[in-house]
Amino acid sequence: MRIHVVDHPLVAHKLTTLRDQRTDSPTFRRLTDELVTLLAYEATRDVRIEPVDIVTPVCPTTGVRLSHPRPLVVPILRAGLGMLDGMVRLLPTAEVGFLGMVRDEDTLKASTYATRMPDDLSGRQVYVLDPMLATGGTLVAAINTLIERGADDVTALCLLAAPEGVEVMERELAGQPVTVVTASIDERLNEHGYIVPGLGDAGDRMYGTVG
Ligand SMILES: O=P(O)(O)OC[C@H]1O[C@H](OP(=O)(O)OP(=O)(O)O)[C@H](O)[C@@H]1O
Ligand SMILES: O=c1cc[nH]c(=O)[nH]1
Ligand SMILES: [Mg+2]
Repeated sequence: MRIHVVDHPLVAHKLTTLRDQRTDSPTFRRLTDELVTLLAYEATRDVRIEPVDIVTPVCPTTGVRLSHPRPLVVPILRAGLGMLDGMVRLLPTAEVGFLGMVRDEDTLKASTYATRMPDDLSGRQVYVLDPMLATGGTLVAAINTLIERGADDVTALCLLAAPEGVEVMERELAGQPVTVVTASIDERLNEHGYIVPGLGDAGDRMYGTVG
């Protein structure tokens, strides 16, 4: 597993506003969308392409296009849904699958309540969207599901990661073709499994609900 922290002043600026408790839900959703496009620029650096012949107004030339099989984008509900539009705007030919997962706030164990994606992911590049990598339980379970289905290249886009979660991912997914792209590795997890300084509960802040 590889981890890539996107170190860019615009990312840091937007992330700071996202963290601020005064930021309302509409602004939180817009900033999430903007941050995804910046993270996606790094996350898609190795997206597979193939040559294509075209003709410009001046002459024939050879360019590239996204190759087949098409990439699969998988947002992890709920909070990951807020990252979907920004991602498919950059990868318009991608297919979209869904994983609904929730973390028990007492045990911090993740469980899956919905799965909707192709059974066979052989040879597919998959982009998983989840803003928060906290204990890592959610992302490890999600990525194992994708690898069991044959995905051979998985990139997770997270807005924030905790060092504890990164360590779990590195241990549980050692030797697997997995990359994590994040805007920040924060300080730590608190006793409730929340990222510190973090931004609170991403799903609640995005959708204005609690629980
Ligand atoms: O790394 P972990 O410790 O597993 O925690 C991270 C998960 O927790 C949050 O989801 P939550 O369970 O709150 O669901 P939600 O998106 O519906 O709010 C977050 O969006 C991640 O999916
Ligand atoms: O800090 C955290 C940890 C898990 N899930 C969140 O939404 N925020
Ligand atoms: Mg939540």
